[in-house]
Amino acid sequence: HSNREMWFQNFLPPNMCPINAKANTFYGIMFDAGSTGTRIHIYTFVQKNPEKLPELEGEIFESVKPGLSAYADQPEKGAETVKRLLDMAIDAVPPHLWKKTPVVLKATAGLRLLSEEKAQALLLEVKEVFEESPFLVPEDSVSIMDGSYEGILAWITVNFLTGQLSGQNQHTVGTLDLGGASTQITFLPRFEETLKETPGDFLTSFEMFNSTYKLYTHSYLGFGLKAARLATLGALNMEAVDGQMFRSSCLPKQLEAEWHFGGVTYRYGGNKEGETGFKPCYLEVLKVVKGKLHQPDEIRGSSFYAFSYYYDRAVDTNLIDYEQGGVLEVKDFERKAKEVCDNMQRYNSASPFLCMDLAYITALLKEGFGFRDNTLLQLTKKVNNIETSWTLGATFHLLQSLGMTY
Ligand SMILES: Nc1nc2c(ncn2[C@@H]2O[C@H](COP(=O)(O)OP(=O)(O)O)[C@@H](O)[C@H]2O)c(=O)[nH]1
Ligand SMILES: [Ca+2]
Repeated sequence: HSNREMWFQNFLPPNMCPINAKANTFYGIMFDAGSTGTRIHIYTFVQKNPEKLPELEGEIFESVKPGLSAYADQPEKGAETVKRLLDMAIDAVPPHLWKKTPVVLKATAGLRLLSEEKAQALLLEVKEVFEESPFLVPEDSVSIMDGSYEGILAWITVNFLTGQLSGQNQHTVGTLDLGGASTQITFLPRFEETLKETPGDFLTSFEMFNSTYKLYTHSYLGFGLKAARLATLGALNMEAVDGQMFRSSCLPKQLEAEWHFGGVTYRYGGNKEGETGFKPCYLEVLKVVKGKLHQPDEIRGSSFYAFSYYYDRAVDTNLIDYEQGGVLEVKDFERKAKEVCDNMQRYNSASPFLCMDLAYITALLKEGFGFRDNTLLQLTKKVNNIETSWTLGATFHLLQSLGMTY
């Protein structure tokens, strides 16, 4: 046995070992190169009945931080993080299936924000890692994903996992994803009116499981949680930050610190002399979202699935349980934002950005998308033990395009 296997024995729970692989089992490997981290999703499918569609049996998931964009100037080092995750797949997939198992990486907003040159250098290094692996490397196996696909594929994942894409009575749910650098909203419009009043580039037809779905979807680049922090501080898209100090009423008064994002170091701090607290903070974050997003009337009354940073911040403030998730109303985020922002000294063990993040989430939901105070949000990290991520939808799409299934 190689050293690599020894090394992983400390990390892999027993069910990740490929002992139970059956003759009708196959795998798909999808990497999510997000702005804050890189993640590997190894999906297992079983073809139980040759007449039927294969079933999704399970997922192996692992992640590393920071994301590829943090290696903008060291692409080889960035690709090395991908290689370490891919080594996991070597152990998880039985050797005789390596050649038949496709591996794909799709990058999102972090790489979209880098210069073309730096992004391509990173992707090229990753491609080399794939080519050197024993897996099937399809054409376009390493790319930056279009933002509209990010929303559509996450919508496919959630609605597949909740059983809405099979059978007769399809009651699909809309999805909200809040990443580090971008955010997506996706739903299936029910009213003719919505289609009429929506800008054409917000509507995409998508074929999956023998149905065509005309979805409303949009990815707002620069409106992810971390990008929003920079926007609030007035530091987003600055050419040179040169040790400049960025201050905000959303931060603890006495705070002065440094923050690394997308390969840049920012200095930030609280309003030493001036105001702090929810009111001035909300005005600051409002400037970031007000009038910048399309507000479809139809969503005001409907409920949505929300994940990623919506989930994480709800966990951080005990609005939901980390394992269970839960159902919240939009106003729950506002209530927590007030509580945290008006008592920053009490929350000083948490992230110094907790107040800003909660205020931003509130503003994004209410003033950005136009949700009502009582709009229901189903916060979910996993459904049936599978991560609610666009990566599953992307894997279905991949297997479909390779003629492997679906
Ligand atoms: N539950 C879950 N959360 C994820 C997954 N991938 C990313 N996230 C969350 O997504 C957020 C970070 O967004 P990221 O993907 O890095 O940024 P983006 O490039 O702007 O989409 C964090 O809240 C992560 O916890 C996943 O597979 N499962
Ligand atoms: Ca993401």
